[in-house]
Amino acid sequence: MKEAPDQGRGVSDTEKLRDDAVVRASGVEKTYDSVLPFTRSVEVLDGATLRVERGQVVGIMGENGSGKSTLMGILAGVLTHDAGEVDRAGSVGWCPQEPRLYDRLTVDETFELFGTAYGMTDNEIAEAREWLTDVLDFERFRDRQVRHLSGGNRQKVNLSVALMHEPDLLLLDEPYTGFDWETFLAFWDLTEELRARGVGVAIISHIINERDRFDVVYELHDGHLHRQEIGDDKGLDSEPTEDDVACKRTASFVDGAGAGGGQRATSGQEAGE
Ligand SMILES: Nc1ncnc2c1ncn2[C@@H]1O[C@H](COP(=O)(O)OP(=O)(O)OP(=O)(O)O)[C@@H](O)[C@H]1O
Repeated sequence: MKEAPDQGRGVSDTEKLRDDAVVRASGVEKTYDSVLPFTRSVEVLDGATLRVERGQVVGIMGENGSGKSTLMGILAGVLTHDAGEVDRAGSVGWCPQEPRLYDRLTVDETFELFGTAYGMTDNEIAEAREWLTDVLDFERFRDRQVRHLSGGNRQKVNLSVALMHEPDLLLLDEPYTGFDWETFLAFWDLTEELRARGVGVAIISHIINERDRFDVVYELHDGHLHRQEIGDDKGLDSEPTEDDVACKRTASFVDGAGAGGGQRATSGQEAGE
């Protein structure tokens, strides 16, 4: 596996928050207002509080429709919120649930487009492309248009463009949907590499078996986030604190929610694969 290129993206003093947090959200509220008469507005977040630190891998779990993608959009800065505060330190990478790519560009052209937008040099773009196509194993599709890739390979490109600039904070919305088993394992190796480099990573996941891979899991329920330190048995029962609300519920519903998804999923095979 190739090493991540060092782009000399040290953290300047001005980028540092008072502590090691790369994102901190406090009391975030979000309601989707109804645009049609006689339809209800949807209250999604009702005082959500969370923090992600450098070198920390944080899981965000919750039932379908509980508001995980909404929360992540707010953390990424692509969605507005109604109340509360969100502070970020440094650069952000966001991998949305649905790939937002240009269908007619090739994989190489996609790296060029996003790399240029991030302000990377040609060399930095080439290094990032070599690193990620090697680690996620899609080098042979570099000259293929995105629209001709399988869902799993499109997701590899989606993930790659979110992190090719080695952001300080990486936000991943169900990043391994459609990955085959080898790629799923490669994804976690990559995450460990990013953790070692001090990137703060937040991942929306439905896979209960992956819980132990996280440092902290936030469970979203009724608009609130419930925090659990992994490996800390007291986490489930402890009293709410100012900074976080401990998880009062058991993880049982997560057991059923989408369990197995991505565990051994197979991606669509393409001619030439
Ligand atoms: N643009 C929108 N306008 C109105 N309602 C929305 C909008 N986006 C999401 N919602 C609603 O907000 C709620 C939370 O949606 P969201 O996609 O954040 O949940 P989620 O936890 O990510 O779901 P899933 O696990 O299914 O991906 C849902 O009831 C959804 O229908």
